[in-house]
Amino acid sequence: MEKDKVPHVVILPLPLSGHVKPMLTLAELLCDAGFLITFVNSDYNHDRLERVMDIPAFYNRSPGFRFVSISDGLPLDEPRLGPIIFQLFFNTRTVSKPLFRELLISLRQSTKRSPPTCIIADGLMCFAIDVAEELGVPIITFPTHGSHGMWTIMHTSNLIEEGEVPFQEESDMDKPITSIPGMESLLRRRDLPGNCRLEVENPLMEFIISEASAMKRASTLILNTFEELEAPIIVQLGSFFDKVYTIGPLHALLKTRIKDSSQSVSSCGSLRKEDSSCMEWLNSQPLKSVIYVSFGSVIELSRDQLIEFWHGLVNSRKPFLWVVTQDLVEGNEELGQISEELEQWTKEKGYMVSWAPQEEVLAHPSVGGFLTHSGWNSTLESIFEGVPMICWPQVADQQVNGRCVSKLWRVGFDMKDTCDRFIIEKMVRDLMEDKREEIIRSTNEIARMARGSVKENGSSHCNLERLIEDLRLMSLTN
Ligand SMILES: O=c1ccn([C@@H]2O[C@H](COP(=O)(O)OP(=O)(O)O[C@H]3O[C@H](CO)[C@@H](O)[C@H](O)[C@H]3O)[C@@H](O)[C@H]2O)c(=O)[nH]1
Ligand SMILES: C[C@H]1CC[C@@H]2C(C(=O)O)=CO[C@@H](O)[C@@H]21
Repeated sequence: MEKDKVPHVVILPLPLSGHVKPMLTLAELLCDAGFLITFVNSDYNHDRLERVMDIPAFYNRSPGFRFVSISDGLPLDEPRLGPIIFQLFFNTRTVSKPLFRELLISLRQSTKRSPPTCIIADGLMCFAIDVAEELGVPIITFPTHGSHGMWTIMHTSNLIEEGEVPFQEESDMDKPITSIPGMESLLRRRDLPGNCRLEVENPLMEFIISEASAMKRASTLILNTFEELEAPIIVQLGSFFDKVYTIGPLHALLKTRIKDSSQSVSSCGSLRKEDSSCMEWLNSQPLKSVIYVSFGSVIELSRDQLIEFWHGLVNSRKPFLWVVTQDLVEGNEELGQISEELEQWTKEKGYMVSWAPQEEVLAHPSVGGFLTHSGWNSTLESIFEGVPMICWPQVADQQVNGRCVSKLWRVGFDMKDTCDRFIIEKMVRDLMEDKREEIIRSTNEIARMARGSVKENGSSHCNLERLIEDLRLMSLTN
């Protein structure tokens, strides 16, 4: 293809690792198809990426790929955790938007690489649609949530109009939610996205509502899911977009294309250094005996919550592998005195790491269950590996994901809104043995469908081929 007709895709994630990782995976898939890629990180995340990967070596392997970074408006030395994340959301519009516009203009004027032929922007970075419309560059929106989570978030204003939101948290949290088309018999109040528990006037509520509305101005939608898992809601989403590409689980689709995942940049997509020593510990554990515990990259626990989880895990008498990030306890509160029982059992039957190679952990035969916060990437990864889950959702789409896992797909149990050592112990025992029978059949069946979707002629495999072809055609006409 002539040099000036090589597709050049600019990819813009919300600057949080749970969004960066799937978008980095898509970037690698498109680069593997011969496209030029400009991946737009925040300065903060680019700094973290440089600490965990050899970018020049990656450029040698993938000469069409370039990282650029722009400010997210926050000091570089402040961890993106807790309330500061909300400020980051608002900064994307005031600080990042003009910088992104300047970047696009400079990319168009560059003599080194052909001009951008398409933008793929996070569903929560819709300012990019304004820039794309102004500069006349086609744009695709890619919300990194699942379809049920996205569809619910897109109905936040409808929930308010219908009087289903707001509600008092001490109200009847099991009251059914009936105003979301296609999900009328699925959700209760407690299953709505965490943002629905905020007062309507909360700036984050306004942000989510306006982003969800702006997304519809993009003509094309990409989703990190597979048709067999969410077909009815994918059809509902399709009513707002000319084209929908379901190409997930992206992490698995990449592995079918780039055999040596250690060479892939998305293996560094969570922007933290992994401690792989846990893999050797897993090798010493019996088949399906270990409960893996991780709460993703943005959730913080209070000290009391961490202690409750710790007692519940120890009292379950199941071996556990627990990701205890250095910033897991809110405010970095000291744990103080830990009981002898917790210490002893953890020494004998537990293993803690600051960050795990999660995709490998979930694929390990000794892992029998996953206690998760129900972030979408973790949910997809667990579904793909056929590992049943205990869901402890906290914010955003996590509540919806936990409800789908337990009620719709029956691949786990939902523990939302509780944090009690006795309930934790019971749910771990239920998942690992007492009630395993009732969920393992559906877990295995959905895992089979997930694997089928990324294989040759699978739905996600074919949709990616279609996306690549459409992007090539787009580059010829722009
Ligand atoms: O020790 C660990 C823990 C996690 N991970 C990886 O980190 C990612 C975490 O992503 P996710 O499970 O989606 O959690 P968050 O980082 O919290 O994700 C944010 O972004 C997601 C996608 O938009 C949303 O669904 C979540 O609600 C939001 O919190 C996954 O790919 C994991 O494989 C590791 O590699 N090692
Ligand atoms: C607390 C915020 C961290 C990220 C979450 C999010 C997402 O999609 O990742 C959206 O809304 C926020 O409430 C969450």
